[in-house]
Formats: sequence, C-alpha cells, structure tokens
Amino acid sequence: MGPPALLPPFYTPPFHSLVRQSPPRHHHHRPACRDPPIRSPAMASAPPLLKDELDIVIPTIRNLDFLEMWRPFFQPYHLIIIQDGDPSKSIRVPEGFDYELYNRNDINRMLGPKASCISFKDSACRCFGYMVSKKKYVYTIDDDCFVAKDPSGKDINALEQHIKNLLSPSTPFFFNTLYDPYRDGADFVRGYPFSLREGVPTVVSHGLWLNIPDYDAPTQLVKPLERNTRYVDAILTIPKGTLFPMCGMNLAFDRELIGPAMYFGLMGDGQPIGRYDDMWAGWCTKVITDHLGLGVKTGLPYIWHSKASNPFVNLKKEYNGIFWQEELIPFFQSVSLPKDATTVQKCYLELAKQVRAKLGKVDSYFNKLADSMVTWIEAWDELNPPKGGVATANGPPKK
Ligand SMILES: O=c1ccn([C@@H]2O[C@H](COP(=O)(O)OP(=O)(O)O[C@H]3O[C@@H](CO)[C@H](O)[C@H]3O)[C@@H](O)[C@H]2O)c(=O)[nH]1
Ligand SMILES: [Mn+2]
Repeated sequence: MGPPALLPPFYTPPFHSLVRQSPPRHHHHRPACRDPPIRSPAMASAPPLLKDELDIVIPTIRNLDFLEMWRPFFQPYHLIIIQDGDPSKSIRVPEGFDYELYNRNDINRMLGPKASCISFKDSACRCFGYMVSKKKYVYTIDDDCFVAKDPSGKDINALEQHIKNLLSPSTPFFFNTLYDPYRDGADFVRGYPFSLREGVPTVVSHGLWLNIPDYDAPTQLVKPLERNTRYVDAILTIPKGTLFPMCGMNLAFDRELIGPAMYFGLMGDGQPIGRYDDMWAGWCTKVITDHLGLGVKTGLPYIWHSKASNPFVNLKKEYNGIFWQEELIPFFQSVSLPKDATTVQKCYLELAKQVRAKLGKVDSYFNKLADSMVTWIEAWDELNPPKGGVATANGPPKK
C-alpha cells in the first residue's frame, strides 16, 4: 500500500539523496545550558520576519489598549482592525501602530448586498479582515489575549513562532513521534520514510492559550476555576483525515494558499448559533487542506488569555452548535472533493453544495450558510481578482 496518491510513489532513493534536503532553517546558536540564546548584534537588529508580507487582523468591540503589551512584537506590522457592533462608537488605538479600521458601515459600503455573509455582533466578523488584506500571511488575535511567558520567564513572541511554523513544512501523511522534525534539535525518527521527509507547505498555524483555555460553556460551567498552567513545548502536524477544533484567538495562516477557506460563517446577530465561527472555518479548511495536500500545525506559540466570557451567555450561543456538531463531524469526515477541485475556491464551492445537500435537513440554517459560503467566495474574488485584475469593491475606508 503506497503513500496517498498525492505523493510520489515510494522509491529507493540513491544513497546521496537519503540525506534530507531540509528547507533552509533559521540557524540559531543555542548554548547547551538553558541560558537565553546569545544574540549577536546582527541578530539583535534582525528585521522582523515577513514584516511586509503579513497583516494582523483584530476583531474588536473595545479600545485596543492590549496592544501596548504586544508593541515590541506587533509594531512593525500592519494591523487590520474590524470594529464590530455599533459603528458610531470610536475605538482607541494606541499611538504608533500602522492600521486600517473597518466598521459595519465600511463593510456594507464595500460589499453591498454581499455584506450579508459577514457576521454582526460576533468575533466571526474578523474574516472580513482576511478578505481585504493584500498580504500573503495573516495572523489573527483576540483583544483579551496577552503576551505569555515561557518556562524560562521569557516573553513569548507568538507572531514570530507562528511565522516559523508557517515557513517550515508539515508532515500530514506520516506521524513523526518526535513532534516537529524541522525544529532545531529534532529530526525525523528511524522508520520515517525518506520519500516523505520534504513534507508539504504549512498553511495554518494554530496556537494555544495559557490561563483561560478555550473551553465550551458546559465545561466552563463545571470547571469555573480551571486555569491552563501547562506549557507543552511541542508543535504537531494534524494528520491527514483528522479534524480538529480550530480556535480563532491565536491563529495564523497562509492567506494566498488557504485564505478563501477561512470563512467564519454566519454567527451572532440574527443567527441561531454563535462561537462556532472558528470551528466551522477549521472543519472546512481541514478537509480542503487534506484534499490539496497542504499542512496544518497546532501547539506553540502560547498566548495568555485573560478573560473568561460569561458561560451562561456562551451556553445560549453555543447550544445549537453542541447539538448539531454531532451531525456536522460525520458530514465533514465523509466529505470527498472531486479531482478537478484544484483551487481553494473550487473546493469551497463544492463544499457549499454538499452542505446544502446533506445538512439542509439538519436545520434550514445550513441552507442559509451554504448560500453565504457562495457569497463569501464571490466577495473574496471581487476584492481579490487574479493578478492584474481590478478590485471592484468601493475601496478602503476614508480614515
Ligand atoms: O460580539 C462580539 C464579541 C467579541 N468580539 C471580539 O472578538 C474577540 C473575542 O471576544 P471574547 O474574548 O469575548 O470571546 P471569548 O468568549 O473569549 O471566545 C473566544 O473563543 C472563540 C469563540 O468563537 C473566539 O475566538 C472568541 O470569541 C475579541 O477581540 C472581542 O473584542 C467581537 O468582535 N464581537
Ligand atoms: Mn476571549
């Protein structure tokens, strides 16, 4: 039984190619002891990774004072702020950040009737930021997430770790027991097929959270005081064929390779479900990355999540999701995409068809969701015409 069809068949490579041609890695001098790595002057002034190729997308209903703590890591990057709720409210952004801010009026102006696919009064609105970004990479973070410390007490530059995760391959087709083989100090273990060691492009980097973990409302209700204090120094590729609960609090992705799949669905105001925005996007994304032979990683980096939202309010928002997901998961596990679905958009439109056909009977909401999935792709392609095309929306907001 050979490797999945997406990969070259097993072959006995000539000896010289057995030495893994791993992609160039950021070589750091790491002293044996646990002192912080010695930073040469050159390294100290190393320019921020992907400075002009990555946008930071923040959904918010409050002033963004949390950015002060992130300033050392975020200031060089462009921010895309999606202001949810009342557009007449003004959001304070600390001085010195380069940003663009979109409120509901901007979304309606830019998308016209297609704005109906962007949620209102739910963090799902953040996906509008993915659509208007022009960069190759996106990092999205909630405004109640702060800089965490690693076991040595050092501030964690979550953005830098996400970028490293995205710039090194994933291994979805065969599990490496020593975790991420591309990290310094790790490698593929004995028995790992050499024909699979190049890995595949990583398109999603899913970070975790210290302090308040991303628990659902029932768990939050029964364990109100539980805090996550466990720092696990690991990054794992989520194997092909395995779904996972994607949280949007601390998430980075390759917008060019998987962006159109990152639709956070119809949630919040006027919808029978909330707080399943990131979950929905994660399930759609994973079946598409599996189909296209792309990789998803989870683990480092950690952020410090500071606020437990109200579990009773959350229970009301999540109730249908907790019930429906027992049907949604078998649906996503059974999804098969046709060979000619060779782009994310084609995969996503095929997925929308199957959502309507198979989930419409679970609840009529899924017919609405299937329609909005199509609207999302239409809006995405309008704002992101193929290279050389002209975007047709009404352009960014007057600041
Ligand atoms: O109506 C809203 C509510 C909030 N936001 C912004 O979205 C993020 C997350 O808000 P919050 O921290 O209150 O959310 P949590 O209860 O911690 O849940 C998180 O888990 C995921 C559930 O889908 C999701 O990542 C979070 O909701 C903040 O930046 C708020 O300002 C909003 O835009 N609209
Ligand atoms: Mn939160």
